[in-house]
Order: sequence, then structure tokens, then C-alpha cells
Amino acid sequence: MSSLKLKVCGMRLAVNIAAIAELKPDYLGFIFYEKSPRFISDVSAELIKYIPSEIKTVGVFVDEDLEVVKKKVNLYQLKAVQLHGKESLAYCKDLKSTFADLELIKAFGVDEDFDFEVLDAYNDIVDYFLFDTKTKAHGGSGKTFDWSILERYKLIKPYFLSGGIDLEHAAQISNIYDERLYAVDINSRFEIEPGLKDVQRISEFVKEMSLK
Ligand SMILES: O=C(O)c1ccccc1N[C@@H]1O[C@H](COP(=O)(O)O)[C@@H](O)[C@H]1O
Repeated sequence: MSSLKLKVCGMRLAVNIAAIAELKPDYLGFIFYEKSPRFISDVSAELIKYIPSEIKTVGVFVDEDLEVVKKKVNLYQLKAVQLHGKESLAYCKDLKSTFADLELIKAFGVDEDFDFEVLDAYNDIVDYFLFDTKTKAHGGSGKTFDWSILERYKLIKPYFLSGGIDLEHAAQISNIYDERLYAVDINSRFEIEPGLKDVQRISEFVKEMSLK
């Protein structure tokens, strides 16, 4: 048993959601970014009924109009929002002041040139950082970054580790001794096709990491 949380992102289909929910991830993500192959336009009641209340639903957005984000938070009763674009401090502050209980996850694409000082301004506003691989696609690349870059991360804020995480990384992640590592985020490397998760492989990942 580990305190490390699990987020499974890019869900689209009811049957698949029902099967993944049985594995008890801590977070389930829905991608509201039209350019993504995992884009979902509507998280219908038919989908939501398979998600027990202990699993937090996350809306993933890329530079979306703030009013659209707020509308989706209200409509789908999202518990968290994950921002993958160049969302400003004012944008983040607005969301936090509008929704007192909403968890705010600010994603940053990381490469060897990443300037960790950009995080300082967000530190008092967001609940978590999310470190993903820097690509032009903003996310869902299936590519890992060199995790040793995180040695330059000096803040106390807990973070999600993301970007191309696969079954083969389970042992390596279990050996990361960093109290700030709050959650691991899995997505495209556990798919049969975009938006359809491989339940068997995710189940193996959960077991290998002793997550539940
Ligand atoms: O998955 C997508 O298509 C996507 C598109 C735009 C922004 C974020 C997206 N997904 C997030 O990207 C990371 C990394 O995913 P992967 O493991 O490399 O496939 C993850 O946090 C997803 O939530």
C-alpha cells in the first residue's frame, strides 16, 4: 500500500470508465481540448453514473476561455481542473476564488531548459503542479522526460508526475523518494486506441506499484 495517488486520464467511454473505476484510481481525467484525440465534448450522466464519489473527476483544458471552464466545472461538478496551456496567474486566481473546493493542477511541459522559477508565482495559488514532457501538442505525447531534471525543483508544493508513463516505469517510480511526489498520471501509454484504456495493463500497473 502506498500513499501515492493515481490519475487515469483521457476517459471517453462508459464501459471503459466502469472497468477503470473498479481499480479505484484517485482521479479520472476528461480532456476538453478539441485538438486532442481524447477530446470529449460532453461527460453525460450515462458516464458519470459509473464514477463513485471517492474518485475525483478532473477536467483537462488548454488555454480555454475561462467562462467555458467555469461552465464545465458547474455542469459536471468537476472536483479538479488541470491546465495545460499558458494560463495566467489571474486566470488561476479567478478559478480558485470562484470555486472554493476546486483542486487546481497547473501543468508545465519540462525539458532540460525549463526554468523552474516560473513556478514561483503560481505557488500560492495552485494546489498541485504537474510535470509533463514539453511538446508542441501540450500533452498526451506518450513521451517521457528526464526525471532527473526535477532535482532542480525546489518548492514544497506537491506534484503529479506525468508524460509517457508506462507499465515499464512502475519499479522506477516506486523508487523515487520525494515526499512531494503526490500522484502519477497515466494516459496514452495505457491505451488500445485514443480514449480507450487497457484495463488489464492498468490493473498490472496498480499491482506493481502497490497502489491499492
Ligand atoms: O491526452 C491528451 O491528448 C492531452 C492533450 C492536451 C493536453 C493534455 C493532454 N493529456 C495530458 O497529458 C499528460 C501526459 O500524457 P501522456 O502520458 O504523455 O499521454 C497527462 O497529464 C494527460 O492528462
